[in-house]
Amino acid sequence: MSGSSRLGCRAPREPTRRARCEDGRVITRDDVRRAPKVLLHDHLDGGLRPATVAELAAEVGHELPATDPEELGRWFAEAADSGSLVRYLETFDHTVAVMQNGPALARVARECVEDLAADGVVYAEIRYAPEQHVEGGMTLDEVVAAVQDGFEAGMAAAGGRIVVRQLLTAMRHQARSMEIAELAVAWRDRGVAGFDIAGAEAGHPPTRHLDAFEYLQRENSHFTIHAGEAFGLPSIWQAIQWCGADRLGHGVRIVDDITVHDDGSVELGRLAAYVRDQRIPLEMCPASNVQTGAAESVAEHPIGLLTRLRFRVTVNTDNRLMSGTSMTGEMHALVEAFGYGYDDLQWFTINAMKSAFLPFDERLALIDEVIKPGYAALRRS
Ligand SMILES: O=c1[nH]cnc2c1ncn2[C@H]1C[C@H](O)[C@@H](CO)O1
Ligand SMILES: [Zn+2]
Repeated sequence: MSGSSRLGCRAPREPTRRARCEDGRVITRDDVRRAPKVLLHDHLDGGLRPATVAELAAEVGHELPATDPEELGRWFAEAADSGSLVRYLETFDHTVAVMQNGPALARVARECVEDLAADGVVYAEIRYAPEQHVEGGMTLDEVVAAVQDGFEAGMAAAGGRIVVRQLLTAMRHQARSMEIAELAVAWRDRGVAGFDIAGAEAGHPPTRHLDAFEYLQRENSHFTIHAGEAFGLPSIWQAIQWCGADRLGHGVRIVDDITVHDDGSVELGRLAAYVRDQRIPLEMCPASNVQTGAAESVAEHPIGLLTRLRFRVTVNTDNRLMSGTSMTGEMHALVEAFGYGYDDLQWFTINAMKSAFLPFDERLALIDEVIKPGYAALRRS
């Protein structure tokens, strides 16, 4: 099409504004840390503290590429920075290897909550694949129970400053999705808020797991699907129109269905229009996308365009260890790249809270009693 560009996975650079709050003060990283934040897409096995990986590895005799925590943290970030999702995923061999017994899982889960609370996260849904944690002899039920124990200990220690729920993931190249979906339903009133599929996307379409998604729909249950990260529109289309996903994990490649004309006007294809019209939440993870090659840089990440077009954009970490990131880091990077202010950060946060797999009244209470007053206090400070 002459005079216009179909976007592919790179969106045109959005005009940059200076990162200032409404009164003209520059928003600092510490301001972002103090802002209430909501996290919908974060992997338990992608967020361990490097020191914990080293200690747990020593306990079970697992060999690591480095034992010094700082060096190990650098190793994860560098190894994950490969430009390929498949190679990015190889780094999880080391974290999954040290999460094969109840105390280790509970410790990792508790530390996850502590780290998120310290970062100003007020609500989080944390996902992991129970089927990857049974090599030490635990049952799937015992795995979920150990993680729940850790989450509850972390929430108690944080004195009510954070609410955390589990999402149970099935690996898309394996064949246990129905079992994991049943596990999610069995635990729905005990800390599990929903279901997901993850793993290498190309060659593993979500429709392989249709029976699990149809079961969850019959059970009035919630699920998200990793789609539109390493593979494009067909994956997103299947996730929504065949599988009935409530949200899209990443969904960044929806820009393949958006055309920006030279005069600045924008045209949405039918799928992109559907996603926006239906307010389907996009769990965007900029740092992770830059590492796996789904975006060139944060400044060129399609989140800028999708935000301007008012898709239901949410900001997430994906894997804090592999990406050396945090919710504060992600949001501050967006502030710097796009000049976002408190209004934008609050918008991302309320988008995420509206999209959470938590009952409506609990979502509303967090928006009205925590998020809005938290941003109001920051604006006054
Ligand atoms: O961004 C991702 N895309 C697909 N799969 C992922 C991503 N991040 C982590 N995973 C995989 C590796 C983990 O072992 C698994 C469960 O958390 O999910
Ligand atoms: Zn993910």
